[in-house]
Amino acid sequence: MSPLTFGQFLGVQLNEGFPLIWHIVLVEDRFGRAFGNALPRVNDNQFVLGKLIGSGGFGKVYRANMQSDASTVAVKFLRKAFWQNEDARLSFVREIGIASQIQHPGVIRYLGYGKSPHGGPYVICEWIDGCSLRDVVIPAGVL
Ligand SMILES: Nc1ncnc2c1ncn2[C@@H]1O[C@H](COP(=O)(O)OP(=O)(O)OP(=O)(O)O)[C@@H](O)[C@H]1O
Repeated sequence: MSPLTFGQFLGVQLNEGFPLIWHIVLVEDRFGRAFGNALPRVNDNQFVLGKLIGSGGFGKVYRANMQSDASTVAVKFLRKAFWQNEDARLSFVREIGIASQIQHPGVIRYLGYGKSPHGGPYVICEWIDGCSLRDVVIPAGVL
């Protein structure tokens, strides 16, 4: 049997139930390379969480520092409200699976993933010291 891809593996981590694992295998078949590249697993004791930076539809984003080299990263946790929601978990997995394969200076690099002691999945990505698009667009008056 071939090794689990990232999407499959995270599906196992997130769900621990057969139907979702099977669903993700099917999703991978359909989208081909969508989950092709594995990200490393990063345990929560490998970084120190800092302050909450922001939140989006699916998750909350914290600033954090890696224990290994003190580099600053962003850690995005799936909202607790979605832990039991299969569609939300799949969207989270899909977003990470696809985005982690894009290598472009304009796209955030995903560095790893894990599962918090409380059971929620998270993804670690490079820290971007920027501002929101709103801060750029509103002063300029145009998009
Ligand atoms: N890599 C990062 N570096 C620095 N800040 C970040 C990073 N990722 C997210 N943030 C901050 O956290 C906020 C929320 O990010 P998030 O990715 O959850 O937003 P979103 O794309 O609107 O969410 P979703 O995809 O869940 O709808 C962002 O608006 C930004 O301020």
